[in-house]
Amino acid sequence: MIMPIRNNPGFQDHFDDDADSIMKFLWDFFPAPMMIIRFEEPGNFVVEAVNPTQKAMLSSKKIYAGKHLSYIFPALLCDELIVNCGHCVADGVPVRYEMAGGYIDGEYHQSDCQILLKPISTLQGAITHLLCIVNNPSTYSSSKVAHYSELEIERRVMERTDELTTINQQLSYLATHDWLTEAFNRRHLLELATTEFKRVCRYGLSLGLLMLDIDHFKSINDEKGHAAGDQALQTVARAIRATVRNCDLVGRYGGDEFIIVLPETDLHGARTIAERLRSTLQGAELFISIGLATLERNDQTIDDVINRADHLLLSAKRNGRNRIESASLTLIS
Ligand SMILES: Nc1nc2c(ncn2[C@@H]2O[C@H](COP(=O)(O)OP(=O)(O)OP(=O)(O)O)[C@@H](O)[C@H]2O)c(=O)[nH]1
Repeated sequence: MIMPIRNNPGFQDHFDDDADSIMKFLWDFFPAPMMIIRFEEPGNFVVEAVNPTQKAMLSSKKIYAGKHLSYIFPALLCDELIVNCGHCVADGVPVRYEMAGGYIDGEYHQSDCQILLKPISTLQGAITHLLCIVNNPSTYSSSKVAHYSELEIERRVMERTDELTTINQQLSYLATHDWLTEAFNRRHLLELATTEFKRVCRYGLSLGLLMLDIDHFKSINDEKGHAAGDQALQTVARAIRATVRNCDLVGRYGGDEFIIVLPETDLHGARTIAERLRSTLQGAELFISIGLATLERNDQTIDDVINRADHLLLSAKRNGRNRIESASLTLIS
C-alpha cells in the first residue's frame, strides 16, 4: 500500500535500492501515526492505508482503507484536514499545520499535535496521494503503541512460522508422493504397506494387494505422444482413487505400474474392486491388467505378497491382457 511513495522522484533521489525496505520498516514501526490519503477529486479524500501506530491510536479493530476521512475524524478535524489536503494538492508542496486534538488509544484527546502532509506524485507529476504524518507528543508515551508493536512482531513471527509449516508440508508431500499422479511414491508406499502388513498379521486380518499395469502403454506414448501417456497415467490414478476407500493405499510402483493395498479385504472383496476398476477404465478406452494377491499364512514381509501379485500380473499379460489374475480364480473380461 505504500508503494506510491516509491514513485515520488524526490524520494528516489535520496535513497538507494533499500528504500522500499526502509520505508516499510518506518511504516510498520515508527511510533508516529501515518496515513496514505488518496486524492479522488477536489474536496474528496479517501484513506488508502493506515500504519500500525495510527491503527492503534484509532481502533485496531476497524478497517479504514477505502473510507472517507470523515469516517475517522470528527467534523471539525476532518474539515480542517480536508482543507489542508486541498492546499497540499493545489500547491504541490508539503503542508504543516497544528491541530487541536487527536486520538490516543481510540479516544479523542484535546492535545495539540502537528500534521504534516506530503504530496505523492506519479512519475508524470500528477499528485494522486498524500502522506499524512501526525506528530503528537502524547503518542510516544502510549503503552498501547508499544504493545501494538510487540503484537505486530508476534504476528510476523506467527506468519513466518505458518509459511515454514506450509513449506515443510509441501516438502514432505513431495518426498512421499509421485508428482505426476499424486499417488504415493514407491518408497513411501512400501513403508506404509509394511506397517499395514504388520498390523493385519498381528490381528489375524485379511489383506488384498493389486498390482496393475496399463496395456500397451508404450504405444500410447509412441502414437499419441508423451503428454497423452502422462494423461493416461493420471486418469488411471484418478480412477483408482474414485474406486477404493480412503484407508486403502495407492502407489505408483514404477512406469505404468500401480500398487493398491487393501487392508482388511479378502479375495472376494479385492476381486470386486479390481473388476470395477478394470471396467471403469475400459469405459475410458484404457485397458489394464491386474495381478491380485492376498495375504497368506507363511508370508514374512509385504514383499512376499507383492511378488505374488507381480507374477500374477505377468500371467495376465501373457494370457491376453485386459484381465485380472488371482491365485485361486482367473477372471476374464
Ligand atoms: N508418458 C509417460 N510414460 C512413461 C512414464 N514412465 C514410464 N513411461 C513409459 O511407459 C512405458 C512402459 O511400457 P512397457 O513397460 O514396455 O509396457 P507396455 O507398453 O504397457 O506393454 P505391456 O505392459 O506389456 O502391455 C515405456 O514406454 C516408458 O517410457 C511417465 O511418467 N510418463
